[in-house]
This record gives sequence, C-alpha cells and structure tokens, in this order.
Amino acid sequence: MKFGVETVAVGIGAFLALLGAAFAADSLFEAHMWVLFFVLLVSVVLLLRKASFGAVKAASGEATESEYFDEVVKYGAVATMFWGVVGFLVGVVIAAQMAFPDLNIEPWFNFGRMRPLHTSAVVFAFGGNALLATSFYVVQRTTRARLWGGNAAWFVFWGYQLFIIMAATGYLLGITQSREYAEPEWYVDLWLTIVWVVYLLVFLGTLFKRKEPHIYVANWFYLAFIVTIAMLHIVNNLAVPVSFLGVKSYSAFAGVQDALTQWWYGHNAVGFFLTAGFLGMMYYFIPKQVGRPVYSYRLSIVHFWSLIFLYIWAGPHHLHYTALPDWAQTLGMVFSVMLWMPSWGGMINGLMTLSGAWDKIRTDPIVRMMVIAVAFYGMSTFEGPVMSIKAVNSLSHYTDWTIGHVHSGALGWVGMISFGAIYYLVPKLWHRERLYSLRLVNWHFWLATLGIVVYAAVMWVAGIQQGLMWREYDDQGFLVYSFAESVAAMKPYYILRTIGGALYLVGGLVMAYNIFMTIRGHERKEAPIPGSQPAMQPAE
Ligand code: HEM
Ligand code: HEM
Ligand SMILES: [Cu+2]
Repeated sequence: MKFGVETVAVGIGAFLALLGAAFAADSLFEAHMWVLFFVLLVSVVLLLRKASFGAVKAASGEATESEYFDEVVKYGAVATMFWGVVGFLVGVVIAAQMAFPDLNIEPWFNFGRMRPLHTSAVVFAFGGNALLATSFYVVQRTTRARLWGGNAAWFVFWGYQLFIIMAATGYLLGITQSREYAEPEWYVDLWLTIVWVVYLLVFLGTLFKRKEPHIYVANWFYLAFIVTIAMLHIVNNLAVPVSFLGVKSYSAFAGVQDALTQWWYGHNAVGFFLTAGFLGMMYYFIPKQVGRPVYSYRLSIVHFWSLIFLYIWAGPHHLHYTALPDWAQTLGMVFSVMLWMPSWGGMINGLMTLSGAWDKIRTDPIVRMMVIAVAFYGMSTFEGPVMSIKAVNSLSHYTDWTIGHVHSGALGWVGMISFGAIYYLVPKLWHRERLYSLRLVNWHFWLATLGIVVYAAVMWVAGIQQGLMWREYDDQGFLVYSFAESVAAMKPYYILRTIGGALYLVGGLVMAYNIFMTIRGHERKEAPIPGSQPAMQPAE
C-alpha cells in the first residue's frame, strides 16, 4: 500500500478536528468539528483504498496522452453538475416555503437556514466549481502549458469542496456571521483563504510558464476574478474570534462602515464572481462553439478595464436611503449607471461573435444556450443600472423586484453560460465524438428558458405590487395596507415562482442525465432537432 503525503495530512487534519470537538468552547463548534472529523475520516479511508469513482476514473488512462492536466477539470465538471442540482433543489424548496410556511422544518430546515444554503450552493458551489473547472481548462489551452504546481490543483479542488461542505453544514447547524454571501464563520473563512491563495498561485504559475506569448483575454477576466475575490474575502471577513475553539466572532467594523464593507463585498461578488469570471468563460467557449474569432479584440480590452474600474465603486447602491452619507449613495448610483456601458460592451462582443454564423442559433442548441445567456446578461445589466437610480430604488428596494433581478442574472446569465460550457467540455474531456443527445439539450434549453421567464416576470409584478402597497396613503395620511396584507397578496406569485423554479430544476436534471450518459460513452440515435434542417427547396 502506498502512503501519500496527502493521506498523512488529511489524517492529521482529522485528528485536529477531533481535538477541536473535545475542547470546544461551545456546542455548535463541537458539532461542526464532529462533522469535519467524519468528513476527513472518510477521506482518509478513501485515500487509503484509492477508491475510484466509476466512469470518472475509468477514462484516466486516456488522459496521459495529453500534456494537459485535465483530470481535475473532469472532477470540476461533475461537481458543477452535482452542486447545480442540489442548489436548484434547495431553491425550489425555499420558494415553496415562502408560499407554504408549513414546509419550514424546525430547526435545521427552516427558511432562515436554508436560504444561505441555497445562495451558497448555487453561487459558490455550482458557479464556483464551474469557474474552477473552466479556468483550469482555458488557461492550459490558451497558454499551451500544463497547470503549474503539480498536485496543487487537486488541493484547490478538494479544499474548495471541503469549504462548501463546512459552509453548508454550518448553516444547517445554525452557525452564521450574518454577512450576506459570506455567512461562514471565521475558521471556515481562514480555510477558504488558504485554498484561494493556492488557486491564485496555480493560475499565475501557469501564466508565467506559458508557451504562447500572448495572454488571451479570457485569462484576464479569470485573473481579475481570482485576485479581486481574494481581496474582497479577506477585507469583508476581518473579524476577531471570541475564542479559538468557538464559532462566534466580532466584525472589525462597526455601524455603517460595517454595512458598507458588507456591500462593497456583496456587490463586487456579483461583479467579479458572477460577472468577470463568467465573462472569461464566454470569451473562450462562445468562439470555440461557434467556430469564429471574438468579434472585436479591442472592445474586449476596453470593456475589461472599464468594467473592473467601475464595478468597485458601485456597492453603495445596496444602501440607498440608509445611514450611509448621501454623497456615497450618489457616487454608487452614478457609477452603476455608467456600468451599463462596459456591460453592454461585453454583451455586444459575445453576441456579435456570431456574425456570419447566425444560423447556428437554429442548428446548435448549445450555441442557443450561450446566446440566451448573453442576452440575459444584457438584460440584467440594464435592469441593474435602472434599479440603482435612487427614485427607482425607493420603490424596488426590499421587494421581490430585487429577487427577480438577481435570478435573471443568476439563472439566465450564470446558469446558461455554465451549461453551455459544460456541454462543450464533457465530450472533449472524455474523448467522445459528441454528446449523448442534442435533443435533450434542446429540452433543457426550453425548460430552463421557460423557468426563467416565469420566475422573472412573476417577481416583477410581485415586487412592484409590494412596493406600491407599502407606499399607498389615504387622504388623511394613513397607510392603506398593513404589512401583513402585502405578504398575503404575494401567495399566488410565490406559487408561480416555485413552478418556474421547478422547470429550471427539471432542466438541470435532464442535463445531468445527458452528461452522465455521455461520460458513460453512449450516443443516442435520434432525429435532428426540429427546425434545425433547412426546408426542402423546390428545384428551379
Ligand atoms: C431552481 C432555481 C432557483 C429557485 C427556485 C430559486 C429560488 C430562490 C428563492 C426563493 C430565494 C429567496 C428569495 C427571498 O428571500 O425572497 C432565492 C434567493 C437567491 N438566489 Fe435563487 N433560486 C434558484 C436558482 C438560483 C441560481 C442558479 C442562483 C445563482 C447562480 C441563485 C441565486 C440566488 C441569490 C443570490 C439569492 C439571494 C437574493 C437576494 O438576497 O437579493 N438562485 N432564490
Ligand atoms: C450593470 C450591472 C448591474 C447593476 C448596476 C446592478 C445593480 C443592482 C441594484 C441597484 C440592486 C438592488 C439593490 C437593492 O435595492 O437592495 C441589485 C441587486 C442585486 N444584483 Fe444587480 N446589478 C447589475 C448586474 C447584476 C448581475 C449580472 C447579477 C447576477 C449575475 C446581479 C446580481 C444581483 C444580486 C445577487 C443582487 C441582490 C443583492 C442582495 O440584496 O442580496 N446584478 N443589483
Ligand atoms: Cu450591486
């Protein structure tokens, strides 16, 4: 039996977790350390047995033909699918909880704990794994160099999954530092910092040893994403733990400074995690799938610099009409409105890459998926600047309009571009001729699109109705509606939103099946997609 250094390291980790559980300062920390202990214990057993994961492992022999490190990309692709389905499922559950409060199962599965589980599962687990996998793939292909750092990429992948598991189990146990999109407590944050720095090193190291002199624009976006997330994560999580063996910590900031740090982080998590990283994906996979070069390379550089410069200042639009000084709110608003331009620069560049190949939207459902992703990117980056205008925000803030905006960006842009990238990647990685079924991709496309449209449209109506009900005064200056009445009025919308989300989830399951069958090496015998063949022309 071969005893790797990683086995020893994980074993020591498990032992430390056991000590943590034994000497914990509070019962939550103790419970969380038990979780960690069991996870690491199982990992040690698997490492000792060198357990294989069916098809994923089966193809590993073939990978040695290539000088690229693709094994970790394969795991990343599978993890993306897995966490995607989990995250969408939890989304549907919390959507149903809002329509039917009896579905709250106390205490572990109540809305308050499930909501961060949803946001972290979709943003960090699904989106994060998609970014990890594609960035590792793209940086190797565009630099013609193998990933730097040997097994460091494995550390990044598994370390990141451990972060996800610790975050998720922490929420269900009731551990949170109450910062949105940064709920994990200090010890989980520290772990993520280590993983993220190694990620940065692997990425940078690969760029440094590149064999291709030019650094392709996709890598600029990925690098901006990795560097900025490191900065945001560290500053936003500056905190002092009460005890080194307890969950509780206090933020280094207080009052409105604390709020501004939170939204500087929250907004730029949108800008750099949900936008810059996925633009990197767009810049590689759209030209590849369409078979044409990027429409304008100059535009890609111009909108890169303007995007990252403007995004950083726009965070205060999350704090309109709060204790934040007025000038800061106005600054946030102005930068948000300006942000419309570089965002649309990206959209135009993505869409126009199809010039001369527009027929692919009809014939290739993967291209169609990527195109609708870019279209939703354009839509949500128009809606965002509108919502950042203080007069509009006074109506939209705190309402479901915000939730609709979030999900047109999240389901439409982040989700669809990731699906497109995974559909492109899987046959390549596993050396398959093609996907198992293009008709299923077509089904996925329509299920997801319908789901998004239902979700977003319903939330617009719900949000505007909420906003109007809250500000409705009678002639004597009294509020016409109680808050509870506005909640009751939302019920039909919440039911419809659940249905929209369920369609999106079913689309995700269809994709998972298609990917699974592709990995297993099956090809479905099927007729072409309806409408993809040119109609017969009569002879003239
Ligand atoms: C099946 C699909 C989905 C459903 C049914 C769903 C449902 C929900 C629900 C019910 C909420 C809570 C809304 C509230 O508190 O009023 C929520 C929040 C959120 N979801 Fe989703 N979701 C889905 C997919 C996604 C995806 C794919 C992403 C990101 C990639 C995402 C990102 C978020 C974010 C960031 C929030 C917090 C929004 C805020 O605080 O303003 N969701 N989702
Ligand atoms: C030019 C681009 C964008 C601008 C100016 C913008 C602006 C805004 C504004 C004004 C809000 C509402 C703040 C509030 O009233 O609380 C908001 C919320 C949000 N937006 Fe955007 N948005 C943009 C693009 C996007 C994209 C592409 C996504 C997703 C991929 C996204 C995700 C979110 C999320 C998650 C929230 C909710 C934050 C929370 O309250 O939890 N945004 N955005
Ligand atoms: Cu924002």
